[in-house]
Amino acid sequence: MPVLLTRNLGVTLADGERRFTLRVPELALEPGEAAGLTGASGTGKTMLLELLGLLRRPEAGGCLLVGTDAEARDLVPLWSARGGRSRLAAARGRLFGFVPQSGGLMPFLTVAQNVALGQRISGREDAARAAALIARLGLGPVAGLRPDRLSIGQRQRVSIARALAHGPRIVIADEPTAALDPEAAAEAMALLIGTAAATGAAVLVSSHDHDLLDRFALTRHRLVPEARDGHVVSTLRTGAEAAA
Ligand SMILES: Nc1ncnc2c1ncn2[C@@H]1O[C@H](COP(=O)(O)OP(=O)(O)OP(=O)(O)O)[C@@H](O)[C@H]1O
Repeated sequence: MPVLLTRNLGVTLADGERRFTLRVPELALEPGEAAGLTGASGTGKTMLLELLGLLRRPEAGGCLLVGTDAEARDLVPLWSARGGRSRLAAARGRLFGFVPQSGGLMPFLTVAQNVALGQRISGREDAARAAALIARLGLGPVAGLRPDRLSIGQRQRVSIARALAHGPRIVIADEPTAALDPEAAAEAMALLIGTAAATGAAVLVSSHDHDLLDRFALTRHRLVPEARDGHVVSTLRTGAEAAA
């Protein structure tokens, strides 16, 4: 049973002459699955990750089910329900972990404190789990340091540990390897996918690096844009259509 399932999710943005529509006819992520999201610059990869991660409001009419079995529910109606925003924030904190492109770490906290932060925010403090992630990601020797003392690759590993520390169902990573050299990128991707799989979390990772995605044999999803009179409509293609 998928841990995330969408149907007919969409959003349109307009400013002046510009109009951009993102369409997601269908997307499913299974527990432990690693999926890759590709698409040229400006095709809406970040927007899609924000929609799925409950950071951006989709148009009414779509459906976004997150969780498994009894806890799975359509979260789209919460955007317009009374008190819905705080329930969305709670669901976001509990169900999702985020790995941003540049780490997004708190500069005044140590590595260990950064990793524990997601747990604190979601009310799921678990020192043993945090310590295990720090060890697995090779961060033991730098656990007491602040992020500015680390390499970019180390910071990205802290970001991966932080995203997984509270036991999310889904990890959303927006170009997590873009700032890394090829070797560090491959290492970070292996750790992200391997650690998420070990915890049963699904991962959706956007990347421009097709070779890297191929190397890790991720399920592929691709955003394909079409322009009509200045209105760009970008549609998510999955499976064989994504490879075409
Ligand atoms: N207010 C707006 N009105 C119209 N179009 C917008 C608006 N805000 C953003 N856009 C467009 O939305 C599209 C999606 O942007 P997004 O950042 O999600 O793309 P991306 O695929 O992540 O790009 P990149 O790979 O360069 O990071 C872009 O083409 C952008 O120009």
